[in-house]
Formats: sequence, structure tokens, C-alpha cells
Amino acid sequence: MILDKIVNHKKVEVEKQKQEESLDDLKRIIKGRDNTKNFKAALKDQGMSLIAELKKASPSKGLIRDDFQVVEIAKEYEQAGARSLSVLTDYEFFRGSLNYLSEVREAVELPLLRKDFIIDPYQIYQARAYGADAILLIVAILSKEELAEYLSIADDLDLDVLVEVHSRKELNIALEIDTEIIGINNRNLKVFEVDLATTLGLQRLIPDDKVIVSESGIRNRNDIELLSEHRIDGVLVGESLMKSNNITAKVQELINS
Ligand SMILES: O=P(O)(O)OC[C@@H](O)[C@@H](O)c1c[nH]c2ccccc12
Repeated sequence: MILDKIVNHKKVEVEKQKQEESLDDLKRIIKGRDNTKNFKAALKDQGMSLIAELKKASPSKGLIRDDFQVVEIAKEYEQAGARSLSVLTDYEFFRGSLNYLSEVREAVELPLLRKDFIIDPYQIYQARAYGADAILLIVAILSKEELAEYLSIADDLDLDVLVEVHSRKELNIALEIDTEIIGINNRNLKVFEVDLATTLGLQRLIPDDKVIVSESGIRNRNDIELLSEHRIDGVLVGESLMKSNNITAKVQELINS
């Protein structure tokens, strides 16, 4: 399964990174960082909030966008009306980079989500040091104890957390650890199929005080309208924006009701 492969690779990668840049180095960088921007508030703003993703490639699609000028695209997303940005930082499977995160941080005011496979607390400090305002935690790859521990580290660093679920069982764990922002991933990471019905089915089980994001496979206005009939605060969109040759027009198609 691809997730196992990614996690195994990530463990090796993180150990290597720790040799190059220690936790103390990261803590020193964090001291010089500005306060974080409010990712959760950006999601709660009126109407459907768009989290626009910077994603060059993926394991399911291969290369998605050749002309990947990360700073230019980030600025275009911001000007077109995205409320926050998701920056893929995994290189091996998504051709992302931590440097993209810090470059985008310098270029836009929007809150930034570090999109990666977090399996070690070190990566949470790394996210903050490189300019993230929020991190993704994937329930499928962490124990409940790890989730709780990572949430509290993120909280100490003033990072918001998007907790990603794909099934009822995973959602129950997310509810038990009492996280504020729940992401429902429409993509089945075992077979890579996407189905917005995943969001529609699971959102009914989520208490009113949570912020809900629908992730993956959102392509057009119709999809947004379908989701808008339900209690969804935001959508996380990568591929359909990255594949567009007019990003501004595509963002506006998605957000203008
Ligand atoms: O490109 P899409 O289908 O619009 O999906 C975006 C985002 O949801 C997807 O990239 C994603 C969701 N969860 C993840 C976890 C890791 C890496 C990537 C992801």
C-alpha cells in the first residue's frame, strides 16, 4: 500500500534531516519567527473557504504541473481569493519542498498549511520553523496517543491542526482526541479513487462545534455546490487548480457563488 511505502521512506528521511538540522536549531529559528496566522479563522469566514494547494506531482497522477513557479502561483491564488494555502513539502512522492514553504511565507499573507506525512514531533517544529501556520495530521498513520501528543505540541507552537480522516472509524478517533478542525479525505489512499460521498456521509456524524474541510477530488462549481448543501466550512483543492491554464479563473469558478 502506498501509505506504508510513504511512511517507511519518511522515517528514513526524518532521521537524515535531524542530522543536518537539530531540534535545537529549529527551536532557535522558531524564536525569530513572527506569530502564526489564523488558519482556523480563515476557514470559518463566511461562505465556502478555499484552501488552494501547491502540488507539483502525486503518486496517483505523476507530474501534475510542469511549470511550477511556486511563489508566482501562491501570489495568484491569494489575489484570486483563496483563504489559505496548502504547501506540499514531501519531495519523494509529491516533488514538494520545505523551501517552498519558506518562500511562499515571504510572498503572501494567507495562513499556510504544511502538507506532509507527519510521523515524528521533529516535523512539527520543522513546520513552524519554515513558516507554516497549520499542520496536517493523518489519522491513518498515527496512533491515538501520537495524535494527542502531536496536537499538544502543535498547540504549544501556536499551530492549527487539520486532522484527516477517511472512514467512520478514523473519524471516531479524531472526535475522541477532541480536535477542532477535521478534514475528510475523499481519496481512498489504498486504491486512489475519489468520491465526494465520503464527505457527505461522514460530515453528518460531526458535532456542530467542529470546523469541517472536504479534501481531494473537487473539480468544479458543481462539486462545490453539492458540498455547500452540507455543513462544510472549506475545501482543499490541488489538482484541478494546478492543471488549469488560468488559475485565477479557476479559483473564481470555485469560490464565487
Ligand atoms: O489534488 P486534489 O485531488 O484536489 O487533492 C488535494 C488534497 O486533498 C490532497 O493533495 C491530499 C489530501 N490529503 C493528503 C495527504 C498527503 C498528501 C496529499 C493529500
